[in-house]
Amino acid sequence: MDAKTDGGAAMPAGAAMVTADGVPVKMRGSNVNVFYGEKQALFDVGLDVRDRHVTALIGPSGCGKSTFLRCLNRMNDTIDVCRVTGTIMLDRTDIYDPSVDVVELRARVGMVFQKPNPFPKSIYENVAYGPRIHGLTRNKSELDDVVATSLQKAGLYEEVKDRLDEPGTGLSGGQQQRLCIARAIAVSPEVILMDEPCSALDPIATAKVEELIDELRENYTIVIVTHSMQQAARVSQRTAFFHLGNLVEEGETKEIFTNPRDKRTQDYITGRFG
Ligand SMILES: Nc1ncnc2c1ncn2[C@@H]1O[C@H](COP(=O)(O)OP(=O)(O)OP(=O)(O)O)[C@@H](O)[C@H]1O
Repeated sequence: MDAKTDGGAAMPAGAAMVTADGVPVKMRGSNVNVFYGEKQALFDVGLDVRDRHVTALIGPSGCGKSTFLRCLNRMNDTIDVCRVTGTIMLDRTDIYDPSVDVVELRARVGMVFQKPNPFPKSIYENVAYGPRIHGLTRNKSELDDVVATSLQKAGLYEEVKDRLDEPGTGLSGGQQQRLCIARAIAVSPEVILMDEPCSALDPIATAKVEELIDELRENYTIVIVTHSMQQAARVSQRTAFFHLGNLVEEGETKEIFTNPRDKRTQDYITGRFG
């Protein structure tokens, strides 16, 4: 790691994680290296993800933002050539420990992708699917409640309440993305990872999703990859700047955009590259 960040050494099992200034940490990556075959994509990354904050990962194309995001719920496991070393903690759990159930992990650390990807099923079924397979509800009326609450939290309920049986794929792009957020919320995650969630959306739909992210922060820890520095500035409290597989610096979003410590960050935010 070539940055001074709060990402410190791996914690002994059982200790609650906090930053140097005492802020609760939900996830901590320490000495994270990622390889795709022979090619190394991340170098010794250490990053603290603060509890109930929005952390934005920014940097030029190919710098490793999505790779790091995918480490946080082991989505990289699905890529055959990908190998991860180092430690990633979620509260008191090392998520790469062989005893960890990856399905359960991904319920705790949900994900929303770049392109809205509802299942080819009804709006209701899109949201009900997760709670059903995880056995989170005991009967139909509880499931109905979870579906309605999740759609409400995703700011979509009023728009779809009269057509829950219609296909999710029939919604507009922005509505589909909020449906995917509702689907993620339905299994009561603690962390939501978002990989450029607005890149396929128009400005109005983007504004709605950004507002939603701000509301969700009250109850969830959010990590968002974005190409838009304006978006990072609007939605996040913390920003991490990546360059060529290194985490260059991480800090308060305002500080990163107005007073970066590293010349590479300065060059990026002033549009000199990327
Ligand atoms: N599945 C893969 N197989 C091989 N190499 C990969 C794979 N995914 C990513 N890489 C490589 O790892 C590096 C980091 O890619 P990553 O997608 O994490 O960057 P990024 O910062 O998210 O880029 P972008 O902003 O363009 O999405 C790049 O060099 C990329 O080519």
